[in-house]
Amino acid sequence: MAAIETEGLTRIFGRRRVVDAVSMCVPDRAVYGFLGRNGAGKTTTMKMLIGLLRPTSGGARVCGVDVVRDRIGAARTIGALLEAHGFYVHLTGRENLDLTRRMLGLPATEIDRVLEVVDMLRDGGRRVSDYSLGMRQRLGIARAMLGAPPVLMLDEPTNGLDPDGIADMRRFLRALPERAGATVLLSSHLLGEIEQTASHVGIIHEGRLVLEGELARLKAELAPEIGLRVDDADRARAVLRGRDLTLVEDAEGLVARLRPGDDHDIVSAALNRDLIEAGVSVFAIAPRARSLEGIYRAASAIASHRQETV
Ligand SMILES: Nc1ncnc2c1ncn2[C@@H]1O[C@H](COP(=O)(O)OP(=O)(O)OP(=O)(O)O)[C@@H](O)[C@H]1O
Repeated sequence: MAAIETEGLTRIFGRRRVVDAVSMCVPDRAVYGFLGRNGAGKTTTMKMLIGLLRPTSGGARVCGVDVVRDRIGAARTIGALLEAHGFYVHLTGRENLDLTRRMLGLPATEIDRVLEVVDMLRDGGRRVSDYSLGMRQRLGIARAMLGAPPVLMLDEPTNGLDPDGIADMRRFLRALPERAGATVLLSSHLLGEIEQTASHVGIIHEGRLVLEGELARLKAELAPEIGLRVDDADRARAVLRGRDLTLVEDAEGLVARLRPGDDHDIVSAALNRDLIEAGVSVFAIAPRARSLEGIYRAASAIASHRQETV
């Protein structure tokens, strides 16, 4: 069973479809990167999943529980870290966790358990006002884990962290499904972030889910690219016109986009030969790493095009 499944999930504010017929599937024990620009509809989707907002239409199940029919039951399966922490900074981390623990009626042993998962057993006795932002984030995740909910929902968990804090958080998040025995839904507007942490990705663009799948598979399906640095880009373009590829130019030089399934070694050798025979000097020619950036650009471009033509 999928940890989260939505079907045609829609939320309209005024006349705007902020979340528009989203059908997503988050597999059990995945780190699912929910990716989209600011305002794309991530938070609104997550609020519907935890029962803070009612869908206008469509529905969702979290661990098999219907969020419309059983809002409280569904919310119980999710531990959430939303943007505002709401910690009492004059209290210790442990005391803050204890407030929530009592509210949920959980045994005292829960505190040590969650502090251990976030590697903060030693810091639990310090006041939250002395914590770094990264520690506060981890304390927030610890709080979300109280009662061991099978799904953790984290809204932009690296927001505001410094580069070291971000690297730590990424390592921590990658290991989280195993450490906490949970599925992790992680929202972000940063591609690099998702690329380095998630096993699965869903891209939301203007309220619509434009792409979803296992990250490794999506990358493998992406058309291979070859980067080229030459002395005369115009001439190189002329030489390579007529070949079955798309040529674009970016800050690093020319990029030849091949068809999915093309072997870039074979194509690189052929391009190199053609260019040299035509008198173009080739300074560098090499396959480019396939990145989520490429998937994201392609998916957003297709979605925008679709909207324009509707
Ligand atoms: N209660 C509301 N009433 C009207 N509009 C809303 C409401 N909540 C959100 N919106 C609008 O819906 C759009 C999507 O917001 P949402 O917070 O879901 O986006 P997001 O992808 O999470 O972006 P961010 O990363 O900025 O939080 C925004 O344009 C926002 O202004």
